[in-house]
Amino acid sequence: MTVIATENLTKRFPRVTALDRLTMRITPGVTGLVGANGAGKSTLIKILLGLSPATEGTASVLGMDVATQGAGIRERVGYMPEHDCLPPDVSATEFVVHMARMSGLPATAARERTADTLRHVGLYEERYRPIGGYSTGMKQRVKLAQALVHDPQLVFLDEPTNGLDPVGRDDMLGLIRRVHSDFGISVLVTSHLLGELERTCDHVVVVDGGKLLRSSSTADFTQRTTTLAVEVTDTDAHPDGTAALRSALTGTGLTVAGAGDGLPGAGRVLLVEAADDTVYDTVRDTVAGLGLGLVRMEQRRHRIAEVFKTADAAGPADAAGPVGATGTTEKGGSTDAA
Ligand SMILES: Nc1ncnc2c1ncn2[C@@H]1O[C@H](COP(=O)(O)OP(=O)(O)OP(=O)(O)O)[C@@H](O)[C@H]1O
Repeated sequence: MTVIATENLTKRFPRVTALDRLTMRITPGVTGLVGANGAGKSTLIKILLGLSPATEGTASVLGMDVATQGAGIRERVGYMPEHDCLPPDVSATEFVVHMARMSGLPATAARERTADTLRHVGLYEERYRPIGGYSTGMKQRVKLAQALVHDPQLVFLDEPTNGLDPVGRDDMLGLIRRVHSDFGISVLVTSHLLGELERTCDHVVVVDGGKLLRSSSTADFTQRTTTLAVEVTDTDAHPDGTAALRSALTGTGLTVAGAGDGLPGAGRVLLVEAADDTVYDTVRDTVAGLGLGLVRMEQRRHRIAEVFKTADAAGPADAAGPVGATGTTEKGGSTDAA
């Protein structure tokens, strides 16, 4: 069964192509849509909701055409927008009841569903207080609740972990999983953090500059993407230990790249593709053979920009080629080592 399908979906704004011939198919479950800021995630969601017309191409959601059946789609799909859009002066209960009524629920059902949904997302007594006094985590929960209150078949969650601290983020990711496991609702969740989507999603779709880089099951994604970050010392015999190791490892047939992420010392880090466990031994033996000191050897989480670079090098957007990443980056932030 297909939940979302797009075919050559394109959206051009006067100065930028936000989506560029995107073709993909999403099945039931929790699907992550990952891409750097500006990759086209929010634009895609707006088209899928029938709120913004595509320039070219077609898309369907739950079998309905986005161009002609937008209202039908919005009846059966919940949407949690990225930005803070909550009225500060009303309580979570008042707001979510209002949203439930807007979705067509009768007054009593709207109140009952609101109570159940707010409890499900972890808001209890505070649901009677004005939203303006809520923490970011509580506001995100209200936004999630209003997306779920009309019992949709599918929800679009746009950057639901934005602004949350690590604990809040984990809680939100747990909630998202339960939306599917407890209620059978399919989820399309966007993030610029590949790592968190890997943990939460059955399937991950990667977009960059409006193009599809990769669409595959999470297991498949992570299996192919283990990379070792290796750093060594220099010696008298090898004044540039990094270069010596790189050439020796390449000589053994391994794929090696420089980290090149602009961080201090990053030029000394080599990224070695680790297709299987023997690569650890090869690296260790090669370092020892050259007489270099091993500063570190660790599974590496990449900046998402590196994912895109590797994927670009691998070929066409829908190629099943390697996307060299296991990890995550903060918004505009630094490399996150595993
Ligand atoms: N209404 C618009 N008019 C002109 N350009 C737009 C419009 N909406 C989006 N864009 C541009 O389209 C591109 C994709 O934006 P989009 O918001 O879809 O990205 P995103 O992946 O959701 O990123 P973010 O997480 O930062 O919102 C960006 O270059 C953005 O500036």
